[in-house]
Amino acid sequence: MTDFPFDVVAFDLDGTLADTAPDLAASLNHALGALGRASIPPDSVRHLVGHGAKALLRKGLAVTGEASEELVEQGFPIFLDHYGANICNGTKPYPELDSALDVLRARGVALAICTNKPEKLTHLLLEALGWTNRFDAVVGGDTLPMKKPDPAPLHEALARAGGGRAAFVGDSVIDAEAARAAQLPFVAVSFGFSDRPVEALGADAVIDSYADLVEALNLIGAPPFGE
Ligand SMILES: O=C(O)COP(=O)(O)O
Ligand SMILES: [Mg+2]
Repeated sequence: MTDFPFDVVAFDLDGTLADTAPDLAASLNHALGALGRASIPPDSVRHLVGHGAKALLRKGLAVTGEASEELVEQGFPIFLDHYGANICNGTKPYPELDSALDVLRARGVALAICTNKPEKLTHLLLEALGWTNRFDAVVGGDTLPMKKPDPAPLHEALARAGGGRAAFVGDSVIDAEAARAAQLPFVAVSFGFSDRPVEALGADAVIDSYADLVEALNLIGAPPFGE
């Protein structure tokens, strides 16, 4: 037990810990180009992210024409190869994140990642960002048979990080639904990839900066969640 209201905090990755959109957009457009499709503006790509890498390609194909499963299967290895080789060219952690994680860590809080990004690519990105040892547990979109918004990956990430009183931080309706299904307090970041106002996600708190995360967790950790 710590004097902080949570023992473990789990984070979504894309649009929550890091702005991965520039590199996801470059790789999606590379795969679309290989399939003879037009490019999608990077700013539009951020709204297509969240249901995993294959869903991103499927949505990219749908935006630029027909999206048959045959084309998805054809383009998927092209996307994965390009993204694996270019995973951190333009990707940046969000401001103030490192100090917020340091504060949580100093309070004895375990840190977990629950993302729909494939697990192998997640580890590759964490390594490129110098975060290999930053998190106690990492669960990707293919770690279990099911992805968010199913609550199972979230439960798995929390259990791997030691369990206890938990909260989830994310940027999308998928994260909000996973948190709700897992009956966890949810903090929404306003600077992520959501295509709808984050105020509509039903979060327990919305933060505009990681400088506000610790205070937000302290507030929502008060009873009834803190009891
Ligand atoms: O859709 C993805 O590939 C990952 O998205 P997430 O990190 O926001 O879960
Ligand atoms: Mg996200």
